[in-house]
Amino acid sequence: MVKICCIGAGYVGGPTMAVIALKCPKVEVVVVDISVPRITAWNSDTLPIYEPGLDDVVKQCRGKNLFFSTDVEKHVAEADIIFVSVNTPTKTRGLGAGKAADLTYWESAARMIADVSKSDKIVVEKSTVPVKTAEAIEKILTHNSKGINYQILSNPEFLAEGTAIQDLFHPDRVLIGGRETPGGQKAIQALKSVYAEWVPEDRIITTNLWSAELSKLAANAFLAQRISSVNAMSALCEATGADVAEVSHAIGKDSRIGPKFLNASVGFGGSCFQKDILNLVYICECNGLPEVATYWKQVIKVNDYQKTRFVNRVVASMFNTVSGKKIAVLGFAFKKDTGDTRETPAIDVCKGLLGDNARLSIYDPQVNEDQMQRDLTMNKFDWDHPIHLQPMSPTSVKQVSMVWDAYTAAKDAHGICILTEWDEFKTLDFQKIFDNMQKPAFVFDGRNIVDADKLREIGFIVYSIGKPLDPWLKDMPAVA
Ligand SMILES: NC(=O)c1ccc[n+]([C@@H]2O[C@H](COP(=O)([O-])OP(=O)(O)OC[C@H]3O[C@@H](n4cnc5c(N)ncnc54)[C@H](O)[C@@H]3O)[C@@H](O)[C@H]2O)c1
Ligand SMILES: O=c1ccn([C@@H]2O[C@H](COP(=O)(O)OP(=O)(O)O[C@H]3O[C@H](CO)[C@@H](O)[C@H](O)[C@H]3O)[C@@H](O)[C@H]2O)c(=O)[nH]1
Repeated sequence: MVKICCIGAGYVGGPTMAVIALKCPKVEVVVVDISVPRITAWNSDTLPIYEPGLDDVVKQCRGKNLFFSTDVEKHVAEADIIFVSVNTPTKTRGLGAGKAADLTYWESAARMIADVSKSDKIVVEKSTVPVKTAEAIEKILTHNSKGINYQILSNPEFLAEGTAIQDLFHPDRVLIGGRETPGGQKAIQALKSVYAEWVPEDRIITTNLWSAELSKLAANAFLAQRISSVNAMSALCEATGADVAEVSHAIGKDSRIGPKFLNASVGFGGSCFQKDILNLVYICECNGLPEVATYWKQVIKVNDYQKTRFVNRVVASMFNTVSGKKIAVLGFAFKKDTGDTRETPAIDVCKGLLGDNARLSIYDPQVNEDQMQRDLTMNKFDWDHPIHLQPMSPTSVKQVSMVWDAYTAAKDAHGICILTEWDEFKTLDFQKIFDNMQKPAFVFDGRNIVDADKLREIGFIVYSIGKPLDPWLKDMPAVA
């Protein structure tokens, strides 16, 4: 029986391994982690992450051919194939701080593999890593290899949160990079045969190591660039009276452009886009390509601009101050169908409003108060370290309260900011909400999910990203 061990039981390690176990009943899969609470949760009825369909997959395999354990060394030693899916945060200090990937966790995993291995291993990079990481890992593993043969493969993950299980069941492609040696090609075939249990052959792409590593960074950069492009257009739409949804529809009909990933928003969030682009920028700089670095940096700058623009709109519309005013924040997760708040635009928007002394009442169906408070007090990039190594919040933000429904959040509020596109926000009783708010009552829709015309009929002043401006907003220009 082939034995797979995955180091890192997070958003990637957990769901990917659960799907491999489900689709390959003859393979034994053990997911290991240094975080005891995480592993305890994976072994309980309340999994550590919320992901539609995940519970069902885990329940079908756990205890049969899928196991979660903190006994990292034992399972690594026994495995034939080791996936490494640990954190690769942005460095916060030292060389490359604020840009380069921090490979501390990757390196410690590699050193541990080298220490405990007694048989040949295929080591798979599942984490997103800088180009040429495989070379560094190879050096660590082979430095004192005791005659053990290691083959390193790059097999980046392309799942998106909220749709992870569907993405894993039906991937657009699986990418496997390896050495162009007979040993490297054999390892590629071994991993390919695992995926081939459910992924059509023509969707499994094999490349050299560096192409696979770079393709992951490139894919995220292209995706994020689309969002920054449409968000940049949204600012121009507001200035000219064009409607960004109509523009997206019109350009998306061009088959060369395509309709996906053209939704204007308050900004992209999530643990990957910003981190991976910063990493790409750093790699470009290190390779003497400052123009290329500047090009990609702009994607992040526009994203930051979009969040600031949103905050300025809120404050400017409400007579240039939100001091002491209650603002309801609907949605805190970085997108719907996940409880993940890593780099969510809600953090910057809330901080911006708090900077103008607002009182915030936040509701998100999947995020608890402790998480929100941590996010609003944590330093940038600290969130991307294993949970037990993150600093505790010394204080909580007093002007923030968390409630468990949208109606309570909006009661007596002056304005509502919609920051995540949860389906339940589309069907709220806005008449009831309006009746219980201060007047004039504002809705700032950062996801373009409400029917602005209907809300205006009720009496709201509505701001929708990239849509023709309400006359009220035209008279209140948002100047920073
Ligand atoms: N989240 C996504 O949607 C996504 C998608 C594709 C790729 N990625 C990449 O995958 C990697 C992991 O991301 P994630 O979202 O799963 O992170 P995560 O924080 O959810 O999980 C990482 C896990 O690794 C564990 N860990 C760290 N060092 C360890 C060690 N030495 N030994 C054992 N366990 C260790 C941590 O405790 C944590 O549970 C990152 O490189 C990320 O960029 C993430
Ligand atoms: O048209 C769009 C599409 C997305 N977003 C936002 O962009 C962010 C990222 O969304 P999405 O890409 O769907 O989720 P992630 O889970 O971050 O997935 C991305 O990052 C992963 C980690 O690397 C990759 O594996 C995935 O392929 C890639 O889509 C979220 O805040 C979305 O709200 C928009 O604002 N407009």
